[in-house]
Amino acid sequence: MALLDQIWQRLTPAAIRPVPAFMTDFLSAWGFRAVCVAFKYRVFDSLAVSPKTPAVLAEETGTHAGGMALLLDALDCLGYVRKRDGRYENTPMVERLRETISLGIPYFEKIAFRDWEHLETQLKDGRGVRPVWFGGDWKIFQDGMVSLARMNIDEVLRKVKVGRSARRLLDLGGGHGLYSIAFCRRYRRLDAVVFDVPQVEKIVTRTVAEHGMQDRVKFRGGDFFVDELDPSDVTLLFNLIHSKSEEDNLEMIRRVADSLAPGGTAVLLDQFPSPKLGKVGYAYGSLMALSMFSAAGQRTYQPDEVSGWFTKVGLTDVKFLPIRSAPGNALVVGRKEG
Ligand SMILES: C[S@@+](CC[C@H](N)C(=O)[O-])C[C@H]1O[C@@H](n2cnc3c(N)ncnc32)[C@H](O)[C@@H]1O
Repeated sequence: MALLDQIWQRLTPAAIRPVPAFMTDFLSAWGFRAVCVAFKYRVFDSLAVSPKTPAVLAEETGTHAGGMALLLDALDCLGYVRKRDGRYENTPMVERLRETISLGIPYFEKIAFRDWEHLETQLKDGRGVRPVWFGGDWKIFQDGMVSLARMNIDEVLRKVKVGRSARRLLDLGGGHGLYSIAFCRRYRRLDAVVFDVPQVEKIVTRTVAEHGMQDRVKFRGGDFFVDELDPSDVTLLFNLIHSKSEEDNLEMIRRVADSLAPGGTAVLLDQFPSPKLGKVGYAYGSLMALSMFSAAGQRTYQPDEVSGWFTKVGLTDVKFLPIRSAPGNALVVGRKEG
């Protein structure tokens, strides 16, 4: 939102008319593409080492000096770099973003541009064209998930309180395993099982080893609609429901409720197309719905729909907790009577 913020701040009230509003949307697409290209050429990584002229950066990145100068000017307007005495440096915003975002850039670019190349046809057909993430795009997907997790993980840990008696965490469709690792670090008595499709095992095992958590975070491969779920005190369902139908989601949450110990907690994280999440959050939840329609023929769900599923399977104390650090995201938490 750096681009939008900047543009709206600079607009005078008289300029808030349909054409500037439309142009802001157009510019946000252009601006985002420019930012992605800068990440790909490692412009921000290079500027983090020292401020540089366009010519030096062009030589370092193997790009055209004139083109690089124009890219840097565009990034200056967008608030990502600033120019001082002919050299460019990162703004503090970029310094804070770099670690969170860099890994996920191919993912964000793919879902914004490549996946929507066929949106017209998909809208006509009424379904997504193909499962897009397997094969060559598998790593892009997993890296994107890591990037998204980094955006919200601190706030998720602050908002989800795990009881002192909890020992077992089940991370359903846990992918990279970072949430399991973070929860186990925070709660010393907790052990975790990351349950996901067998293709993910290598990534999880490597990530867990990098964090030195092999003793406490294990992987189990399978299909959570078919295989018996490990009994648990806390179950995470993070970023799962937006790629599944209402019926499948209800079935998944019912299976989770059945496998929870009495007094256990189910914690769901997803994107919601709801005004409760503010303007940017509402926009993200709604555009994410269209993205999931395009990718999987599915959508995002309203807070009440998800809370309703929790209640229907017998979970109580159901709460909707917005995640402010990652707009559009929120938790739904429910407890099994114990
Ligand atoms: C969008 S990713 C979310 C990863 C992680 N939970 C997160 O929030 O970053 C969804 C994950 O669920 C897994 N998944 C989807 N359906 C599954 C199923 N039926 N059984 C096991 N895993 C499944 C996918 O393989 C993928 O790793």
